Formats: sequence, C-alpha cells, structure tokens
Amino acid sequence: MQALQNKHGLARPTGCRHTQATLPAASRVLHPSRLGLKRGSHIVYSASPPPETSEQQNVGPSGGKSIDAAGAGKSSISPAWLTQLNMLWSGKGNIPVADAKPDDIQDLLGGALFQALYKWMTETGPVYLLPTGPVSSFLVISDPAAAKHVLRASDNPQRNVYVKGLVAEVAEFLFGDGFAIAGGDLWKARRKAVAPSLHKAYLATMIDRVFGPSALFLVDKLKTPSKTGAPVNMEAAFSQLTLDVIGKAVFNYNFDALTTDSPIIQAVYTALKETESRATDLFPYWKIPFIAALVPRQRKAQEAVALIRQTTNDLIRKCKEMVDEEEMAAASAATAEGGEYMNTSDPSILRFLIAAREEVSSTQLRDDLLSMLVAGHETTGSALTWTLHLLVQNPDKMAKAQAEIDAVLQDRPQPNFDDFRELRYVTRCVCESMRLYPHPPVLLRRATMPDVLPGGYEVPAGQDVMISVYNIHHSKAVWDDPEAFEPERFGPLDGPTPNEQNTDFRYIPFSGGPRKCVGDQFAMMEAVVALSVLLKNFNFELVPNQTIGMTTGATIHTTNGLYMTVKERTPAAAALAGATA
Ligand code: HEM
Repeated sequence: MQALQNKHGLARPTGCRHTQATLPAASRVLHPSRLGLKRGSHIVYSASPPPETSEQQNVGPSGGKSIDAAGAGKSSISPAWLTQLNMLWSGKGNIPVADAKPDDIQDLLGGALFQALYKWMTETGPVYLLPTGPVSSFLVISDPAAAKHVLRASDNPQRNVYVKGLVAEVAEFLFGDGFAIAGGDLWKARRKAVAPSLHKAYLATMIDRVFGPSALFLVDKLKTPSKTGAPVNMEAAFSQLTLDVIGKAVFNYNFDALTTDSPIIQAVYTALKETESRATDLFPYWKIPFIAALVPRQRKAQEAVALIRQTTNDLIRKCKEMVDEEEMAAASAATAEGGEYMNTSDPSILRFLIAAREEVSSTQLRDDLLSMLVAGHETTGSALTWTLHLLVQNPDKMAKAQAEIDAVLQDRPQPNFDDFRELRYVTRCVCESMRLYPHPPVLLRRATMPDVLPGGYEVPAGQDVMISVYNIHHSKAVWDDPEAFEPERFGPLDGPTPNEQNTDFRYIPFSGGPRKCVGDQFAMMEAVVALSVLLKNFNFELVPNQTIGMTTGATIHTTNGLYMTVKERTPAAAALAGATA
C-alpha cells in the first residue's frame, strides 16, 4: 500500500482500489450485502467526503501526521487469468466454490478481504472454497461448528490437525521464533512460560499504574481541542494510547507516542504494515534474499525490524543488569509453588521472565516480547476506535454507559480492579463492538493432514483455511438482527461476559482453542478503563460529512480516520451526590 498524505497530513491507504459509494446519512447500518459489494464500492456511513478544516487536531505530534500508516509499499496482485485457472482446478472436492470474479479477487488481495468474503458466504454458503491462484485456494469457514472444529484442532497435542500456516510465513521476518507464530513444541514451551506473567496481581497493577494513568494523560491532551473545538482523529489517538500502554506493560518502556515522534514508533507501524502486505502478495518474492535486498519496500521493512530488534535487545540487556540473584530466588520460589511473582518497581512482563530465570536465549525472549507488543497494540486500539464510534452513533447506549461510569467511579478519576468488574455495561459495549468489528476479521490455518469438517466437508492436507470471524459475527443464521449495535443481546448484566465457550463459538473475537489470545483479559481491562476515563470526562460528537469506510490488515481500520469533536462534561449530579453521601 502506498502512503498518500491527505489535506490534514494524515496518511491514507491507497491499496484498496475503490471509489466511494454513498449511503444516505440516515442509513447508518453497515452491511456489505446492502451495497451489493461489487468492485468499486466502499462501505460508508455518510454521503459526504471527510471533513476539511485546517483546525483538525491530532492529539500527539505523531497523530497520524508523520506516521506513514501505509507502511513500506504496495502489495503485488494476482493476474486475472491465474484466478480463472484455479477455479477450474479447485472444483474437484465436495466443497462449493465461490463464484469469485478476477476483479473480486483483486479487491480481496488489495485489502477489502472480509467484506468480499461476506458476499460469497451469502451466495455460496457457510463453507466454501475461494481460488486465489493456479494452485492455491482458501477454504473459507463462516460456520461456528466448523470454526470450533478447526480452532480446537490447532496445535492441540490430542488432535493436531491445523497449524498457523500462511500467517507464520508472512510474519516470520518480524516475530522470528516468537510464540505468536511458532508451532509445535517451541510454541507450547514458550506459551507456558509467558502466559503466567499475565496473572491477577499484574493485571490489577496495570490498571492502577498503566491503563488508568495513560488514559488520563490522553484526557489531558484532549483538553486543548475541547476548548478550541478542533476535530480530533480518535483512531490515531487510540493507536498512540495503546502503543504507550503495551510498551510499558511488556518492557517498562515509554514510547510516549501521545507526545513524541520517534523512529521506533514509525518502525513498528512499518513492520506491521509489511506483515499485512505480505499476506496479500501473490508472489512471495520476499522469500528470495537477493530480490528482497533490491526492493525498496523490503529494505524499508528490514531497517524497521532491525531498529525494533535493537531497541528490544537493549531493553533486555538493561533489565538483566537490574535483576540480581536475590530477586531470581524470590521469583523462582513464588512461581514454583504456582504463585504470582511481580517486581513492584518494574512489574513488566520482561522483568517477570528474566526474574523467573527463563532458560531461554535472548533472541527467543526478544521474539516473544515482540509477539506481545505487536499482538497487543493495534488490536486494542481498533477495538476502542469502533466502540467509541458505535456509542456516538447510539446516544441511548452512550447515556447508559456514562451513567454506569458516573455511578461506579463517582469522584475518582480512574477505575481500579474492583471497579472494572462493576463496569458491566461498558464491558458489554466493548464486546458488542468486537462482534461487529472483530480484530483480526479472519483467522488463518493450514491443514497438516486430511480432515473432515462438521457437515462432511473434506479438507485435503496442505489446504489453507480462513475462518471468517466477521462472517460468523454478522451471519443471520447465527445472530438475530446481526447488524444492530445491541450490547444488551448478551443477556443480563450480572451474567457471564460472552466468550467462545459460553456462545459455542458463535462469538470468537479472541479466537478459541489452544491458540486463543493470551492477552484477552488484559485487552478487556485496558479498553474498559480507557473508555471509562474518556467518557467520564468528555462528550464526543462525530464531525459531520465525513466518510468512514472500513479497510483491513491485521485489524479493521477506518479508511480516513475517525474525526470527532470533544466537549468537557460534568458527571451526572446524582452520581456525585452518591459519592459524598
Ligand atoms: C482487543 C484486543 C485484542 C484482540 C481482539 C485480540 C485477538 C487475538 C486473536 C483473535 C488471537 C488468536 C489468533 C489466532 O487464533 O490465529 C490472538 C492471539 C494472541 N494475542 Fe491477542 N488480541 C487482543 C489483545 C492482545 C493483547 C493486549 C495482548 C498482549 C498483552 C495479546 C497477545 C496475543 C498473543 C501473544 C497471541 C498469540 C497467542 C498464541 O499463539 O499462543 N493480544 N489475539
């Protein structure tokens, strides 16, 4: 994808070759099928182009201005005839083949992937084959039972049929042997080592010392635009906030993304975008070192990864210097008994892993920590972006969320661990937003041996599989009124928070099975705390006449940013009266 600076200095993606279709302002219901989703269409909310005021405000200096969010370059796209050929080739099994036109496939590869997958689901059914080249295809799953079957059989010692496949190949340049993409014994050992670092005391400390203060820092930054009335790109603000949070939580390192422009921040964005681009390159030329060294996009990506790795190595070295034998003994004793260890002056995951005397190379440690950094950044940022967008469009839900926040927080500036548990409606709003906008919208797997899915669909060994979480979450066969933002749909607030288990894989924003997100609780707490702090302090309004489209890579992004005006608010008098009573 190439970077294009718009009038506001914001990088906007050009990789999706669409023109913008428009909906009446009143038709604010997202639905690909309603738009017919043909090549040349975008899903939009309002009929007019993005706002163009010179006063638009980005919260930090980065603010989407100097960050080249489009990364290093453009994906290479499949020639149409390859697609045609494959359609003939792939029609042999018992799985229906999507009637994907070459143009549709090009859209898919260009980034509007999950939207096209929805259209084919409505035409072909919940399990279909999507040809992508002369000898390649994806088996696309939009059915909870089939998704459950595949996810549970991924890296499962009892039934190990599926591996990460393509996603591991395209992200290897960044994650190396990191456990987010590793498989088999290496993944098992590293997940077992890292997962205990996210224990309850750590999460409670993160709420108090990282999630809350970082959100309050953003509140501080928003005070100026709240006075001037300048629109703020909240998507950029959330991306910066979540980078600051994950840096502190994983490394005890302050990116200070809400304030500064630093080469490391650009490097993180460049590397992330390169991972997305590789996933859509039909010809993986980056596997050939000689060619890769000549292509500017590849050189830029390699430089970015070198900088990220160097910074991480320095942090590991410094942390190792801080940890003494006494701390290691304390950590070993605590973890040996299944207890929780945390250094109170540096509660980071890095410190935990070094103190817990991880018998692991610095390179492995670096790759694992980078896995956490990357997996935990844009995902939570995007969840916050779409939750705020949905709440602003649904004033009754917003009022309910703010009333809950006022009642729970009263005169305290940020929630603590116990408050988090009481912020049930806000939690449901985040859950419902991740149903409508799952990050990532598809999960990739590859079959290592022949398999049969529920429904009798035969999967050959080597088959690439795409679980469309977006389709499952938007399917009329799975959800009533799936396009509505209805946080109440998950049942009474004192009931359980929805997850893959209690919905039988109808709701899988954090995936499921052995490779389920290791940071799910972290993410929910971070998002609920950030939203609560922001909604306690401000009312938000969408800048009128802006077009908010969806595009994707690892997460669902807006196409042009999410511009809002911000007004300071005073919490409801009734709640404050409760605080002083
Ligand atoms: C709203 C925020 C988040 C969402 C929606 C999300 C979603 C996911 C999903 C769907 C997967 C599984 C992918 C698959 O099955 O192929 C995953 C894996 C993972 N996530 Fe998250 N995630 C979020 C936040 C976080 C955070 C904050 C962290 C770290 C603190 C994190 C760390 C990881 C790691 C390390 C993995 C790989 C686990 C493994 O393969 O064993 N995630 N995430």
